[in-house]
Amino acid sequence: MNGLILFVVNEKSGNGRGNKIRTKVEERLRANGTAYEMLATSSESEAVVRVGEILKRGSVKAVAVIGGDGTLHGLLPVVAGSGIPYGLIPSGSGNDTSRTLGIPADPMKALDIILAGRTRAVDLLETFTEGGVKQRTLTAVAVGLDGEVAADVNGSRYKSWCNKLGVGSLAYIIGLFRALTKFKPRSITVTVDGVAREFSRGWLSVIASGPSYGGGLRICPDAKPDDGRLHVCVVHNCGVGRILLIFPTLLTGGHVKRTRYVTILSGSSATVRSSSPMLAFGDGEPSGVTPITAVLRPNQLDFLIAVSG
Ligand SMILES: Nc1ncnc2c1ncn2[C@@H]1O[C@H](COP(=O)(O)OP(=O)(O)OP(=O)(O)O)[C@@H](O)[C@H]1O
Repeated sequence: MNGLILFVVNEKSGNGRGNKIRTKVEERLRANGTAYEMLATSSESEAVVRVGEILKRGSVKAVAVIGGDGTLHGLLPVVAGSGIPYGLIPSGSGNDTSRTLGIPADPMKALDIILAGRTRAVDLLETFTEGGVKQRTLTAVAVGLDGEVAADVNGSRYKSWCNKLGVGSLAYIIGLFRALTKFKPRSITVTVDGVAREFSRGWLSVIASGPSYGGGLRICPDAKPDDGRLHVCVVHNCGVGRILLIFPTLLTGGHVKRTRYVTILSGSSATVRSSSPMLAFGDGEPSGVTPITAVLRPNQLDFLIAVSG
């Protein structure tokens, strides 16, 4: 296919890792004689405007992000549904998209995947909050305790330190402990495909397209990013001690067996309501507060993946 590959670099992602990776990527692209354009952006809004302008020229055959889940998320309004393949060289802290789609952490291997040009159509979640605010999410929308965790982690100093030490996922564990000191469980109603379920002490409700969120937690272990369904994990009816016991089991997906406290649902749309507003974060970025509705939109994105991915 003719055309150039547009690389969008979030220089902030992974605490500056994005910028270092960019240099290596450019060296390889020049050596290969690949047609490309490199766009470094300092904010999501800047990226949306500039990528939108470049795509209008019609010469772009793929958009590749050097960043994390938040950077991918930010460009969904311009890339999703455009038919232009979307690629990733992971340089974030959580990197749940790369984990789900089997994109290697090694930037040069991830670049090989982009250059090979093979795609897999993946689903997206479209969320709506009060006032009709619409957003697209690739991995998961976290509501409740884990929304508080995302809010605490984003922009925190400990996230920078964890990234510097190469343990970006640790930031989410620190965030959990901090959020547990503040968050109070509350009554929530989760409606999937029109069937409502009430939970008296609701801690969190994650609406996921793929299995992984929060830096590698296997929240909905049976979810596949292209299965045409959304998956919901609700943690409820327990105290802080039980939450701490359940948390490590999220790493393997073993929490789904604790059916007294963990309910897994799936369908094509889900609404979370709560007795008082709870924060929602999609792909680790703010998505508003409850009530929030997510609708699964199948095959919205052609993602550049490994041949066996
Ligand atoms: N194109 C962009 N350029 C610059 N900053 C961006 C862009 N898109 C999003 N951002 C901001 O940069 C922040 C960090 O980006 P991102 O989430 O990709 O990296 P991370 O937080 O290190 O990784 P992860 O989301 O995988 O944990 C986002 O939370 C967002 O505020």
